[in-house]
Amino acid sequence: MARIVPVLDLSRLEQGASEQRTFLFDLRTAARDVGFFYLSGHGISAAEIEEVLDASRRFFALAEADKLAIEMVKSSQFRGYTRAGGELTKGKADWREQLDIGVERPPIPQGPGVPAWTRLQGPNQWPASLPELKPALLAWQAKATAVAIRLLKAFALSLDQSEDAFDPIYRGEPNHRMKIVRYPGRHSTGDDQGVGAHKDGGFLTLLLQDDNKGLQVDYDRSWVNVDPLPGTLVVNIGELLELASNGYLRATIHRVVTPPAGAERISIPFFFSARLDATIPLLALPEELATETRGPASDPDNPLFRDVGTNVLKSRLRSHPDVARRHYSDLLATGAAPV
Ligand SMILES: O=C(O)CCC(=O)C(=O)O
Ligand SMILES: [Fe+2]
Repeated sequence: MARIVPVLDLSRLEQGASEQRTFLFDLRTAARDVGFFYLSGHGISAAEIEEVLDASRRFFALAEADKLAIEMVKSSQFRGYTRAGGELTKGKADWREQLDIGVERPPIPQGPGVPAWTRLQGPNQWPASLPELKPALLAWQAKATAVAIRLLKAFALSLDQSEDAFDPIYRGEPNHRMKIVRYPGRHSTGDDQGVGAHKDGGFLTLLLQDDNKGLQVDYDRSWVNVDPLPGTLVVNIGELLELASNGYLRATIHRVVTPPAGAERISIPFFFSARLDATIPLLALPEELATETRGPASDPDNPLFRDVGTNVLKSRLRSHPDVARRHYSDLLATGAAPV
């Protein structure tokens, strides 16, 4: 039986016109059918992969006090450490500890008429006792950004758009976010929800997983395992790309099941998104694709906005109520928060 989640080799893009054409077809098919695929041929070496996984393991091995010194609740930009059980998906605790890192930029001065999402821009929090973590994660950000941009150009071509159709939404100030995540084994959690069922909010997610299982995607209403394949990244479509393609491409629901007792799992999701000041365009698809669009799957509990900053702020406030209470109580009190 063919794999449900296929493996695509990005280097086929550079192997001549005919290979490129079949690659784009395979890419579009995978992103439309299951919304998840493994990516090989991305140019990131096994040594670079090991290096960022190692740095992440060293972070989680730090004393709890060192990690709590950079707790996310101290950051109005939702950056920093969250202990296991501290993040919610659909109101229920996720059993994973994680460090959230965004783009390193200065905060935007606040004042009347400045939109609330501008508060999301600002610095990261880095652990004082592990100085090598910052260069390791910033290097990973740069590599993942380059792969994500190559993929986005390929997606544009595969939808019969010009290769730079998506440039305006990331050019100059690409916006992305990453996490390093550790899922503890079952004996130390209260539940088997590593992370609850959800869709990703950005354009594309590039996920690096270590060699422990746990990731599952919803395919035809059953859970399909996306077990680790060494050397690959797992790519999935986010809600913004689903929105731009009017539902032609699928932002698939996925979750992580807690590893068995005694095991732990490390993963590094990289969420490539759009500039916070961007508005998501609706692509004009050629007739044969347009007739196959499904419209973005709308969740009445979670309306999607074409304004990127508003979308991002909404999902951050939902996921991290402690940060919302500490730093955004003015918005929550006036009902101005888009939650
Ligand atoms: O850890 C993983 O494998 C996936 C994590 C995930 O889906 C997320 O953080 O959005
Ligand atoms: Fe996800």
